Amino acid sequence: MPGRDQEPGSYYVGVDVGTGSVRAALVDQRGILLAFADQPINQWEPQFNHHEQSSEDIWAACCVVTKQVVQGIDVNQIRGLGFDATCSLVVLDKQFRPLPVNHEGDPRRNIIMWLDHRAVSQVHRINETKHSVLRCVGGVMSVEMQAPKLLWLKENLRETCWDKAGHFFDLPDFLSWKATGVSARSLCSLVCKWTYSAEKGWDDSFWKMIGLEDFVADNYSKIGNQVLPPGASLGHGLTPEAAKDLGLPAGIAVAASLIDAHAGGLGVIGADVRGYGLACEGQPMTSRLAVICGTSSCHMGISKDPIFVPGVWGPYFSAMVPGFWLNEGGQSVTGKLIDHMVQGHAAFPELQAKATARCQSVYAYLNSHLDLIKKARPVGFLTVDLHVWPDFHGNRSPLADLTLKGMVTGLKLSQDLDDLAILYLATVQAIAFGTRLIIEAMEAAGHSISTLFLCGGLSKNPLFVQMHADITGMPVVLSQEVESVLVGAAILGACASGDFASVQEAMARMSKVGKVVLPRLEDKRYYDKKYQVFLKLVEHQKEYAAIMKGD
Ligand SMILES: Nc1ncnc2c1ncn2[C@@H]1O[C@H](COP(=O)(O)OP(=O)(O)O)[C@@H](O)[C@H]1O
Ligand SMILES: O=C(CO)[C@H](O)[C@H](O)COP(=O)(O)O
Repeated sequence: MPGRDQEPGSYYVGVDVGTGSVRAALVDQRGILLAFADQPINQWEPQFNHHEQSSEDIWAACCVVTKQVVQGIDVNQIRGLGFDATCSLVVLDKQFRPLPVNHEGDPRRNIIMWLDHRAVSQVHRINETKHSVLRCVGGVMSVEMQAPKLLWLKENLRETCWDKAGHFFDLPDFLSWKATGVSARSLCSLVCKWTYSAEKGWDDSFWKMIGLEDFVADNYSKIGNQVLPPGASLGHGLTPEAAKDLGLPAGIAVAASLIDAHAGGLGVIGADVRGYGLACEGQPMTSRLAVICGTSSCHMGISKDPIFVPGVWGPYFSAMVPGFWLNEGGQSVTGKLIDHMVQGHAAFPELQAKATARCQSVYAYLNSHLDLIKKARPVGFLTVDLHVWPDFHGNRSPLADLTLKGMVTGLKLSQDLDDLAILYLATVQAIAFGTRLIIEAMEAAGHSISTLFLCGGLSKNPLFVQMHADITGMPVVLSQEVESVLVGAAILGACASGDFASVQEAMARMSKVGKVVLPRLEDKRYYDKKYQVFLKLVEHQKEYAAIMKGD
C-alpha cells in the first residue's frame, strides 16, 4: 500500500453504510485514505414502496470491509473508529434480537429502509396535527422519517413486532451500539429523523398526539433517552466481542455516529480553499453547501442562527457541525433514478456490451458517446427538446410533496443508443435543476451560498458534476479523497480518540480540496430557459392532478 510504510502514526477507521453497499477506509491524521474496501448489502422490496434490509447482514459486511482495510498494519496504531449510515429504522426485541418488520414474519428483514414509503396514511395524519415539532422539518414531515414508520408498525404489526420490540434504532446508532454495547443515541439521528430537540429534548405532547404515547410512558427507553454529540467517545470503546468481529483491538475509541449525508458534510465542508480563487475563500463556512449524492442527494447548509426554510428539513442545532444550525434539502432518488432510466431503456443491453468491450462503466461510455454526438455544440444543448421532472419517488425538497411523479416530455419513436444517451443527459440535468430549486428556496429564506462541495458516488461522474456547476452557476469543489463520506466517518473516530480538540479542528486538518469545476457561464441563457420549462413541468403536473380530481 503506497505511503503506508513511510507514514507511521495514528490511524482511524471510518465505516460508511450506504443504501447499496458498506465501505470502510483506513485514514491517517491528514485525512489521507490508506486503504479502502467495499461490500454490497442485501435489499428486499417485498411489495411496491416497501424496502427492507437486515441488520445482521449489514454488520457482517462492516466486519468484512474493516478486516480488509487493516490487513498488514500494526492495529495498535489505530486510535479510533467512526460509523455513519443511512437513516433506516432497525427493530430489535427486548434481548436485542432482530424482529421482522414485514407481514411474512421474515426476521432477517428487520430494517425499514429510509426510502420505504409504506407509512403514507400515517404521515398524513401526523401532518394534520400541525404540531409545533413539524416546524423543524420544513413544515411537513416526510414519510421517510421515523415517526410515521413507528406508527405503521404499531398499526400493522402489533403482535408480531410492536409488542415484542425492545429497541428502535436509527441505523448509525445501531452500529455504534453493536460496537460498544452503549445504546446512547447520536444527537444527529434523533434531531434529524426523530423530532428530538437539542435544546428541549423529546416533546411528550407530540408522541401522545400521534398515538405513540407508549414511548412517553417508558421514558423513551426504546427510542433513546441518553443522547451524545457526534464524535463523542462511547463507553469503554470497542467491546472484546466486536473487536474480534472487526479485527481491531478491544478498547479503541468508538464515536457517537452520524447519518451518512452528515458524515459527507463533515468530510468536505471544512476544507481550506485558499488559492483556488473561490468566492467562499475568507468567508464563513455558511457560504458553502455540501451536496452528498448517492442513491439520493442531500443538500447540507449551515447557519449561525436558525433559518426556517419551507420544505427543507431543519433547522437542527449541532446536528452536523457543532455550534451551527443545519438545514437539509434533499432529492429522494438521484443515483437510483439515473440507474433506473438507463437500465430500463431498450438500448441498455447494447450499452452494456459496448461498455464491457471497452472495460468502461456504462456511465463513462455514455459520457464519451455524448461527446461524440454533440458535434461542435456544448453537450448540455443536446436536450433542447427533451425535458425530465425527476420526482419518480415524490419530492423531498423544497416542495415536500410525496404524491409528485416523474415526467418526460419530448419522446420519439427511436430507441437507439443516441436516444438512451440523451435521456440519461436530460435526467442528470433534471437532478441538477432540482438542486437549483432547493438552493433558491434556501436563499429566499436567508442562506447565502456561493460554492458547492460535492461528494458521494455520483460525484465520480464528471457529467453530473459539470451539469451541477452549469445549472446552478456555482463552482463545484471536489475533495482530494473521492470517498469523502469515509473521511467524515474517520473524523468522528479521530474526535473520539481525543487526538483533535474539536470536530472543527479535525475537519480543517482532514478535509482537502482536490479539484474545482467551474460553471460554463456562456451557457447560462440556455439553462435558464430549460429551468423555466422545468418549473412548468411541475405546474402542469399539478394541473393534471386537479383536472382528474374534478367532477
Ligand atoms: N464511477 C461512477 N460513475 C458514475 N456514476 C457512479 C459511479 N459510481 C457510482 N455512481 C452512481 O452513484 C450511485 C451510488 O452512489 P453511492 O454513494 O455508492 O450510493 P449509496 O451511498 O447510496 O450506497 C449509483 O446509483 C450510481 O449511479
Ligand atoms: O435522508 C438521508 C440523509 O439524511 C439520505 O437520503 C439517506 O441516508 C440515504 O443516503 P444514500 O443516498 O447515501 O444511500
